[in-house]
Amino acid sequence: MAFYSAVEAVLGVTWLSALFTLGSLSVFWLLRHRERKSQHALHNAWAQISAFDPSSLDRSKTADDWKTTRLGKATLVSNRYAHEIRNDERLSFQLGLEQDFLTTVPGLESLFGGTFHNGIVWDAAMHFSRKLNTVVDPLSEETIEYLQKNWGDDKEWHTVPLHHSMLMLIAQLTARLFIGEELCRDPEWLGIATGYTMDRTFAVKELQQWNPRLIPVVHWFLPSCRKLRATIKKARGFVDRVRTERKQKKTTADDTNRVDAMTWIDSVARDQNCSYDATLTQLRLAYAAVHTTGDMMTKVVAALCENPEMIEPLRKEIISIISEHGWREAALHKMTLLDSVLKESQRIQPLGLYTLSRIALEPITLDDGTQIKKGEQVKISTDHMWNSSIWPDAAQFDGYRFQRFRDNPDQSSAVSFVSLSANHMGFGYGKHACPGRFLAAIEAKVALCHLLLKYDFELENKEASAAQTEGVMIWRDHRAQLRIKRRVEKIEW
Ligand code: HEM
Repeated sequence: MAFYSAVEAVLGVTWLSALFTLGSLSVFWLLRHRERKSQHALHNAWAQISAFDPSSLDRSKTADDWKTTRLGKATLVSNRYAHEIRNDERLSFQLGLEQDFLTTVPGLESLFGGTFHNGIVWDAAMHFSRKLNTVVDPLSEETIEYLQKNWGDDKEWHTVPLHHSMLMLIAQLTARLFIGEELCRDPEWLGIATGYTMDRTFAVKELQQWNPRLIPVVHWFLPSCRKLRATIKKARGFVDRVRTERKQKKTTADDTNRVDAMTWIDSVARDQNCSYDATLTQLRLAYAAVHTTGDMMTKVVAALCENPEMIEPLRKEIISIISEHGWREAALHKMTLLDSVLKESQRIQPLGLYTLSRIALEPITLDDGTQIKKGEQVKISTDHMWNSSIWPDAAQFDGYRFQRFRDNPDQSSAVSFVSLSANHMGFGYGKHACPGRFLAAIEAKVALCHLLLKYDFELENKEASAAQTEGVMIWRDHRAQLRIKRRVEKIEW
């Protein structure tokens, strides 16, 4: 006993606490080990990169063979359930987000319904969509500035990285609308707005390898999560500075006419007498808007390079409509070929192979008897996009496809880029469909008008620009390089 007491005195711990520590470590290790094993297959499935081949996804002849399958904790169901599932209150959108994006972990709560948010962000986003006529000029100004600085006036062919170029263009346009003129050209702020999304995605992947019961503890220590919290801290410095400067300035007519989300959200918050976290809101908006729209722009520019016969007709449409109707939102709506090209590009290469991730709040039996257990997660396949009984010759890009539908009374209802249908769920479907799609469409159209009229462009190397799937996501290879040269546009902006 004397020996044990001596050891106890030296180590300064009791046997009980030593045993407790050892026990906790073993439980911790066991939970980690078990989760690692079960997540291993899932992680491999998510990380696997393969060539994207839409013809292999055409279920026109095998639709009835679809079996629900599993990916990790999720049950993957056929696109044909989209209509049934989209507005079912028993399937929670919020819990789906929590599971996929860990929205309640400190540092990750900027996304959607995280702990610091309330309804005002949604209200403000809707308000934004109703004010689209005010955003065309600022978007155009930023596109001109970005292209002048980054693409230049060189009339000889030179090269820019396609995806990075589109991402940073959209980051600047979006920042102009979300936070305003003070920061939208600031490389440090743009680095935060784009980097946060990448870092957050990495942190989620890392956390998901741990047992969910350990996440509330391990996130405090994982380097990826600490980095995210440091980024939020840095972002606060920028957002607080802008807010303080604005408060210090006397309110001028210019200030009250500001076109940026921060101003609108402030006014909604004042009207509703509620507070909100301005920094997390900015990061949340950037997360939802920048990589998604940047990815869409990358895909549409690559599609135009692969289908160069579309370029002249698009230029003609833009010039004739702007000459007749001026440079306004209404004119952008009249560009039906441009709209059709965007929708076709998104049809053939949407963001992912699955959408509408939901968790069942109670046991559910679907129309055909398929059972979903309480607590089970479902994701809907987007395979109708590539189904040639719905879209003839579905694996082929056809820029005129949706423009032709406009003349067909049977098909004219869901032809615009922002319209929703079970056969084209690029922006989701049902009551949680993307509220930012109107803004994404305007941004893309303004940017494409400038790109098409001011530059000739082509892919440097088609193989290195191909579409690929990474897990359930669809990307263009980020190594793609674009050859560009300045042309003379035949229009006054
Ligand atoms: C091409 C660009 C975009 C694509 C492809 C896209 C895609 C989507 C999809 C598929 C959903 C539905 C998720 C579901 O039902 O499970 C969604 C939801 C959402 N998107 Fe987008 N999005 C884009 C741009 C934007 C932009 C620019 C904003 C912000 C202004 C935004 C904000 C949101 C929000 C807030 C939701 C959640 C809706 C809810 O809470 O009910 N998105 N998006």
